Amino acid sequence: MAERVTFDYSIAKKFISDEEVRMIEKTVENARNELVGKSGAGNDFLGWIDLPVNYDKEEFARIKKAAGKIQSDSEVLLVIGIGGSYLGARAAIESLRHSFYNSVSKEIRKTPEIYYVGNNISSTYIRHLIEVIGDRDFSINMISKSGTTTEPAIAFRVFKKLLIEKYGKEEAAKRIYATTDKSRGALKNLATEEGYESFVVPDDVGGRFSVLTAVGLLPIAVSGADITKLMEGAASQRERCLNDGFTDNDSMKYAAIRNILLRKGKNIEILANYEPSLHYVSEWWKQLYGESEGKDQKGIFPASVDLTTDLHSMGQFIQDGQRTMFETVINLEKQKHEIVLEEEEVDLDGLNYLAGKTVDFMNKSAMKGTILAHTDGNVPNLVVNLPEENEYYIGQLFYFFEFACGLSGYMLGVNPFDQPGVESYKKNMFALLGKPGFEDQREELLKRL
Ligand SMILES: O=P(O)(O)OC[C@H]1O[C@](O)(CO)[C@@H](O)[C@@H]1O
Repeated sequence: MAERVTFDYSIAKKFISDEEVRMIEKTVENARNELVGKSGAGNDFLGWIDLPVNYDKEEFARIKKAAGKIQSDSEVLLVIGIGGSYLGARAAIESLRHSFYNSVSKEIRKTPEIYYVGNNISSTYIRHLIEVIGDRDFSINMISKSGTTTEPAIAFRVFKKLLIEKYGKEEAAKRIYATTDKSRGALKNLATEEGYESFVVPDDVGGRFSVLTAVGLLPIAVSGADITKLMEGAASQRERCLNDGFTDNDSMKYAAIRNILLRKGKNIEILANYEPSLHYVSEWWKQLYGESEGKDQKGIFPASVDLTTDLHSMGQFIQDGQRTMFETVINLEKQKHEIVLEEEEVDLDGLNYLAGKTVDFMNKSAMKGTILAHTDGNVPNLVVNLPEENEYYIGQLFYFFEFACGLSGYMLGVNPFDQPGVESYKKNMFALLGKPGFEDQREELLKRL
């Protein structure tokens, strides 16, 4: 087991020649020069590159202090945000903490329950969450870089009212933590007006690259995970991404291989995990790659599966359907807990042949068997090895994917740091909601409905 996150495409070698890899090396090297030299498109959004070593230490200490306060005065934390304003935190918390974090006893969890809201517009979801909170003490971390995103703003209105009804305006304000732009936007104005403790999303860090800012760090710290180790892991990966040559540089190799495969018509990438705790790492990854690469009619469509679960639903298609995909498997090398299957006197279920074996041995056998089966079905399989689910390696994993994403976007010839396409639905929604300024579009849209 390597003591770091690594990338391995050896099993996909029948789809990729050494010559192809050699020929693309220069393109990846150029992309890295553009990224690190800050000379490419979107270069005013590259603050994430240095974040693991160059972050606001005073704010970092404040995040830890705020997390401590929330832990001591709240049974529930609501994380209000959408896209990059919640996915990174959720990915880290679900990977690092208990599989049943919210339902396990307080003695085991030791920290507040954490619920995510403002990532949809469902009134039923909101009502049910109000019921879950009941009359318990709670706090809110409202996260929005722009400060104007509709989904979280709606949820914030509802839960802010609840908080004020419960504690009164003054005490409620002490239970609201705003993570937003340092000077602009509705949320910043509200925070200043009402005196909420505020944390900053730096100007040069886009939402999907913001997990290592207060956006991710405050909820992660509240969950009891060690954010210092998270940053250390990311910093160690940054070192390698920035300095290692192609042969030793896993992010560069991942960016290279996925672009080779794209050029061969593999325009769907499926991120596969074999651990339920990694489900939200995939959700985070999908936003990262989808918003970064899917533009100008280009890009690899990022999809994900949870295995072995989805082998019983999507497995048929991956094995045998249209051949337009490749798969990237996250291989978790070491379990937090192990279970050994015991022998039964009468082997009615026929499983005694597995007696004495660990459940993880079975999971890994399923994984290895699936990798080979999918390879035989002409789905190239790439592997990202994650040594363990701890803060250090999750920090490495985040940075590994972020850096490869920047490289990959430049190799594709797009600006990986904007998301102009997201505006279209917003304009239509505003028009249909009757937002002032959208009257003309409203008329047009209503005719079409
Ligand atoms: O933090 P904000 O500004 O609320 O944005 C949330 C998400 O919405 C998007 O801007 C897309 O609408 C994402 O890029 C971002 O992560």
